[in-house]
Amino acid sequence: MEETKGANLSMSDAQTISNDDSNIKAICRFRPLTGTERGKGGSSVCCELDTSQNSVSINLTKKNNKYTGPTTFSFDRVFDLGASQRDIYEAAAEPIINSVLQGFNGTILTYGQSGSGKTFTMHSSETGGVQNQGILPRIVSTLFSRIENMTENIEFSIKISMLEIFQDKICDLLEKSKVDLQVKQTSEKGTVVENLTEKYIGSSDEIYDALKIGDHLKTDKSHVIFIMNVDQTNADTGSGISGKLILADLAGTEKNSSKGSQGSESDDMKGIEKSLSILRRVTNALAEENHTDVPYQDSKLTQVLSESFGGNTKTSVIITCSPSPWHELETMSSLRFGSIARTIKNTPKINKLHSQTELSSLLNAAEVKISALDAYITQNNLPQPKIPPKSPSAPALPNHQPQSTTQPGLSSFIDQSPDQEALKTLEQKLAQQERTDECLKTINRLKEDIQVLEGRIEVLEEEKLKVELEKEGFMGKNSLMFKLQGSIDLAEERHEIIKLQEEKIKVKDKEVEVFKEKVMELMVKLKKYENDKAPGSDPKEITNSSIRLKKEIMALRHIMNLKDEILSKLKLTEDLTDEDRNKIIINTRMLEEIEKASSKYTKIPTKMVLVKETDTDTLSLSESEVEQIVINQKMIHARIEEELATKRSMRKEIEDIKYQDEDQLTKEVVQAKMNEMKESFDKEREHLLSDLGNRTQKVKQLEMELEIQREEYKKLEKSLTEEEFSMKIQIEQLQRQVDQMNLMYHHEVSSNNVLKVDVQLYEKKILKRDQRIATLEKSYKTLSEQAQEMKSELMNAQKQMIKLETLRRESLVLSRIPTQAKMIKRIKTGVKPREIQKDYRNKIVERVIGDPFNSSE
Ligand SMILES: Nc1ncnc2c1ncn2[C@@H]1O[C@H](COP(=O)(O)OP(=O)(O)OP(=O)(O)O)[C@@H](O)[C@H]1O
Repeated sequence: MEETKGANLSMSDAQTISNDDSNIKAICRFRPLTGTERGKGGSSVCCELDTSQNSVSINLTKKNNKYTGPTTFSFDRVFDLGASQRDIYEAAAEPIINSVLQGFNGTILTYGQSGSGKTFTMHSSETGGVQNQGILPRIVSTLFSRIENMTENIEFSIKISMLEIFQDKICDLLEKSKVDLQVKQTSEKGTVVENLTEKYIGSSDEIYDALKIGDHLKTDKSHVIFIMNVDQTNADTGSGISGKLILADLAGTEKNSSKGSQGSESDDMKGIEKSLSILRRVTNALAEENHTDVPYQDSKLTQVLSESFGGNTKTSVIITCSPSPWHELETMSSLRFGSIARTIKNTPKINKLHSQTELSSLLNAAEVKISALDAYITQNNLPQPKIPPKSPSAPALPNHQPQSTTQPGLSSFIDQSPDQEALKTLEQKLAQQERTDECLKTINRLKEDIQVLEGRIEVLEEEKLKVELEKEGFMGKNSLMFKLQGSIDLAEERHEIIKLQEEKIKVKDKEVEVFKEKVMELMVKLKKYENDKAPGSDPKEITNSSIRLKKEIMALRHIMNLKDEILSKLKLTEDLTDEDRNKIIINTRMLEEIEKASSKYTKIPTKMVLVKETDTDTLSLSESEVEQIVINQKMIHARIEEELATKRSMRKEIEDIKYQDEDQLTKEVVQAKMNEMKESFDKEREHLLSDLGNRTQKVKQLEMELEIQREEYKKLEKSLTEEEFSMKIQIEQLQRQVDQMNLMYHHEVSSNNVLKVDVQLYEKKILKRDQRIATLEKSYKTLSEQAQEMKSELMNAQKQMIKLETLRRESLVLSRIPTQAKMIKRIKTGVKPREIQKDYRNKIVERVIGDPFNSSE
């Protein structure tokens, strides 16, 4: 019966209802037939969809022939089996998320039997590809793309919650330990689920992570509700808007009996059916024109959705249906629910968030009102009434006008008329005074609240200042760090230059080593020459050798000077290694020894043995030097010959002296002397001759070797073609380039290392900065939460002020009511009006002056 009535109602009303913007929108969606449904009934369907007229006609089968003829339901949009997820989103969800971003509350709800596609429509995630995404993921991506395109001065704060209603108990899906939560109505936030977890989110991924949508998808035994609060604040003005979005995926609507369930399952189904039936009752009640009692409180589902049906929300209801004739009854029921829901008018309004300046101006206005109210109360503080004894000749209640222009006192009423009407007026006045007292109390309380709030605002301002100061300090530290980094870079550059110069020193060291070896050889030679010194040496040769040695010493000294110069330039002495220092000391000593030796050498007597170069030296001597050696050798030869001739002439002279001066010198002494001299000369001559023979041989050998070397070199040069020759030059050039490249490479490697260190340093800096930002963001979040709380408290205060103002106005109106004004009668069932009046009058008088009527009666 009920269903027939409902069906008729929607059929007739559907054509006439003008569905304006505040009405709930109802969208109907049919899914394709499933395999099982095809198996049961082929491709036959129970409905006729008219997508152009947005209506659905359902023709029940004969089995249920109490429903005669087709029944037609109208919707805001009807989607056939081929409708895409995008179509549904654009029709049902996009206008809602747009409204939420404009500061309205919005609700999207899916309603239908199990398996009709509620979850598919609402939650379906990316698993089936982007085109299969349901409403929730599409809303999330729309929201974040809108946020991206917003102007920079708009700040968003997004909070989400998710709950499940199972067997009329609310469970928190973000914190599963929270079960059986209660719903509360608040003046500032509307319907609120107490203690429900709210999670702040900053990206779409965070939403998916928080909800783990795949895990929390509902079963067909529970209702799942997703709540998202989107707050927007204009950073320039501080004012903003706040929108709440509710996505409700309800449990399947099939009746207990149709499932054939048992035991606890049956209880679950009963729970679901009960909550859905209360939802239907709520919609039915709201659909009536002058509805009074809406049973929101009868279930948790309707409590949570109380604002979505008939409240401050823009709501879209999506009716999901199966086209199969096997589900025609459930489909019919769902269609009916949708068509009734769309007749409900909601009262959506933008939820404004006031800025601090707005709030303080509101506070100022409130304070002005409070002081005006104070003044009014002081001005109208009525004197305690004194009721005189009842006079029997008291006149009937006149059309009394107060004498004074001020508010009439109670005594004047009582004096003039002790009858019922006067008593009622008295009662009125007393009530007014009570209200005034209460007003005063509330005002005081509000004043205290305002003071507390002002204190908190000050604390917040201080904290804000602290954060600003910290930020400035942080910026200062940053610039200091950049300066330090600059000096570190400079130091590193210097270090690099020092390294390069050290390398140069090492190269020079090697050169010194080579020279040192040469010097050692020369010293050996010098010592040998000293030992071999003998008459007949060639002074010219000695001078030549000395000059050569001096040249080498000069070169060595020059190198040493260079090295000293570099060292002094770099002031690196303290940075040198011990090895380097030892080398320098050894080289200096060597130089000194060479100098000593050279000075000695220059002092060698002119008659010294001929200098011949050693074979190793010869190999490294130039051609001119070799020729010089040969000439020298010849000269030495000639000198030796000269020496021998001198000796012969000396012998001749001695023999002459022997014959001429026999008397002066004894023959024996002369003979001895002669023999002695002869022996020594002979020995010396033999020694010189053998040495000369050796040296001549060596020179010859060396000459031969030199000749061989020369020939080989010439051969080699001759064997080179022009190309090879140019290649040789090129190779030499390339070798030089490679050396340069090597140097550059080393330079690059070292600068790369410096860069790596830089990168690490900057990474550390970024990490520290990120941490700092996170801390600042955290404190900003806390501050904004506190600000939000304060705002809501201020809103509350404001509302209370408005209430007070209303009360004040009421009291003002009441105080001006003339004595003959008609009073509204309250009728108590089971008590006569007269008795009530008497009884009530007694009570009032008792409260004012004791019980004066008792004595008179
Ligand atoms: N419009 C559609 N197009 C294609 N497949 C669909 C459509 N609607 C639903 N389905 C498929 O039908 C099956 C049941 O859908 P779904 O689970 O969404 O139903 P439900 O109404 O949410 O059921 P429950 O009462 O269990 O919550 C799923 O496999 C889903 O993919």
